[in-house]
Amino acid sequence: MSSTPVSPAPEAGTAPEASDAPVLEAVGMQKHFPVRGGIRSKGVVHAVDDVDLALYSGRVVALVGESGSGKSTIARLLAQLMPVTGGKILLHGEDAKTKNRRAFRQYVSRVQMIFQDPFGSLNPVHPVRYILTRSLRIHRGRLRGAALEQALTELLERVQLTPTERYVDKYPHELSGGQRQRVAIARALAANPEVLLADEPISMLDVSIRLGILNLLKDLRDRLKIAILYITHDIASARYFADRTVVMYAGRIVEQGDSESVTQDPKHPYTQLLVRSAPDPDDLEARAHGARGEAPSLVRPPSGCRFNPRCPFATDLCRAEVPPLIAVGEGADGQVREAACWGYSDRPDRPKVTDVLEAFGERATAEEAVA
Ligand SMILES: Nc1ncnc2c1ncn2[C@@H]1O[C@H](COP(=O)(O)OP(=O)(O)OP(=O)(O)O)[C@@H](O)[C@H]1O
Repeated sequence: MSSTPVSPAPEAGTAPEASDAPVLEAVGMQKHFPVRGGIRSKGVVHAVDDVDLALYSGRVVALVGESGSGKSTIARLLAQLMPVTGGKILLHGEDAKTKNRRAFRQYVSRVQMIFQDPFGSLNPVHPVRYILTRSLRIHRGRLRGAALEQALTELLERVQLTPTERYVDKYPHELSGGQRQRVAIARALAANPEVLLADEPISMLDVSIRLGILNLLKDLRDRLKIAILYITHDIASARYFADRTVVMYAGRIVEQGDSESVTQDPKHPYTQLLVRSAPDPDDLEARAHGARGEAPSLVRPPSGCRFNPRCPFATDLCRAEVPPLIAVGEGADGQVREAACWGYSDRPDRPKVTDVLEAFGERATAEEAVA
């Protein structure tokens, strides 16, 4: 799928005031999917391991990483579309594990998801009016008559589908991709959510309208103080839109910090590869595969750091022990930045991490010389 950046403009997401406590939090979250072959289990896919993540009111966190790194699984776990294998999800500090149907409904109202494909996520046989009033009735049960009509108009205005009468009786196929995504966002807003989990909300849209959708989400962050998780392959859009950026590799967090620092001065060798290869993510794949084989199997992930088979700096330590998130200095927001790389530890046997592309370049030159 294409991940062309929405804009090369280096405008970082402005950080609005945020309350101190997270709205939604994952603590040590883990998801292992069983792999079945015939009757016997053939092990598990380690899709997500030891993930801690906090979403704050009026803040955007971007989750970036290549395909299969576990981003969508994290969103689906946070939406409670499936159970965690380990760890906890906390909503306002309380275990969100659903006790009954009513509690689950309340959770769903507060934590809404927006999907990649706005056409697939909207029922094609119903017009916009039906799609939105249905959501309003589900989440704000008592609305009827004029009040319902008013709420419908407000939703369309909120997502800038105006004049509203132009859109309200249209069917999804009569709308453009961007307009359909706006309807999908309006449907999520009908629940008055505190959290939006946006799983690649712009990647299927035409490049020319991506920025409009990100600006709409920014507006919701700022005006409604919604906490947003923004999942993307495209690190340039994370810089534009997100206050914080969390980088995933093979089911684990490898780096996190304010978006400006992570994207402009990446510390983890994988993030360096991701950033330096932007804006063409295919180039990343080509470099990474050309340099060092495939992304790892998540059924038998590499021991130690999961990036070690592709890392030009990997040592025995990297192959033996999982690196914890290590402080790598202060970010542009004054908060501590972290990278899960032994190169930043004070271990005497640590790898010497420098510039990843230079390292790959040196290897290529050496290989050419041998050939
Ligand atoms: N229901 C499932 N059963 C088995 N394995 C699964 C299931 N869902 C996801 N996986 C596996 O978990 C891993 C993480 O997948 P996930 O979709 O979360 O990655 P992603 O980073 O969102 O990728 P993409 O950007 O392509 O959507 C992958 O190896 C995937 O094949």
